[in-house]
Amino acid sequence: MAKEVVVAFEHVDKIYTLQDKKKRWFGNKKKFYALRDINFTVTKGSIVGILGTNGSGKSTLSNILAEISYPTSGKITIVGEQALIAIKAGMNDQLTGIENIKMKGALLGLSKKHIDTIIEDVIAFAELGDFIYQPVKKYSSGMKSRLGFSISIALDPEILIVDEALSVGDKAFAAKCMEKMFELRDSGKTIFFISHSISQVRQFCEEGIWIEGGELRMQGKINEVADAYEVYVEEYKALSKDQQKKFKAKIMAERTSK
Ligand SMILES: Nc1ncnc2c1ncn2[C@@H]1O[C@H](COP(=O)(O)OP(=O)(O)OP(=O)(O)O)[C@@H](O)[C@H]1O
Repeated sequence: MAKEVVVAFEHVDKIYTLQDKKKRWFGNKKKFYALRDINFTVTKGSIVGILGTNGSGKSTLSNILAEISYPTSGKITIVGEQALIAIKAGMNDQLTGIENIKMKGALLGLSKKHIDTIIEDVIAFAELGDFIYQPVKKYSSGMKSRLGFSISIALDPEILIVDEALSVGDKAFAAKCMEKMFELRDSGKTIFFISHSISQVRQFCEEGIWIEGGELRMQGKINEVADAYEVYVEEYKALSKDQQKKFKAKIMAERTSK
């Protein structure tokens, strides 16, 4: 039997309108394609690594996957609850850790009993001690990431989107998160994994999606996609500083239109 498609992107564009500084008084605006004509499908239980250089559109893609942001045009289909685990994922700084958990639970329409269980799970996993009762604005970035990761996994979503969340904080906690991710992977969740560490992506993922200059370059087996991506990165690094600048400017120009 064919596997169930749980995520589908069809001709997805995400366009930002940029004010042209020089011509601002004439009201001239430019369109910037953060993503352009993205098409892919992902089946249930897939572990997908998203690769791409800085500014290529990975976070834009993960925010659309999480339905925090919406496409300018095109269609997305997402089957099942999803959770975004990202460094900056929607935490209210004024509220304490516990209050943030309650708020997330309430937004999802969970019962008080269910929220209480989640609070216990988060306290056990996050290891924040008394900080869980302090406003999040007093947390370090590593502590925010601990809280965010712990809430997201306690909510037990069908689809997990992990955007650089394991790049902050201490190594021991990152290792614990990784272990948890392997456990979730083996329990059949669909996972999108974004990391600047190609070796981590290779180790964790089965499939790969490579986004470059806002466009989908390649989708396929992780090692094939990562190999092609590494060749691209090496070729870029081999350019002179001046050539790199021109190369980047060309990509930016291709993503911009009036
Ligand atoms: N709100 C916005 N308005 C205008 N441009 C934006 C906005 N958000 C993102 N962009 C632009 O869209 C492009 C893609 O950004 P995105 O954050 O998705 O890249 P990324 O691949 O996640 O980068 P990085 O690896 O550096 O985190 C970038 O050029 C960025 O400047």
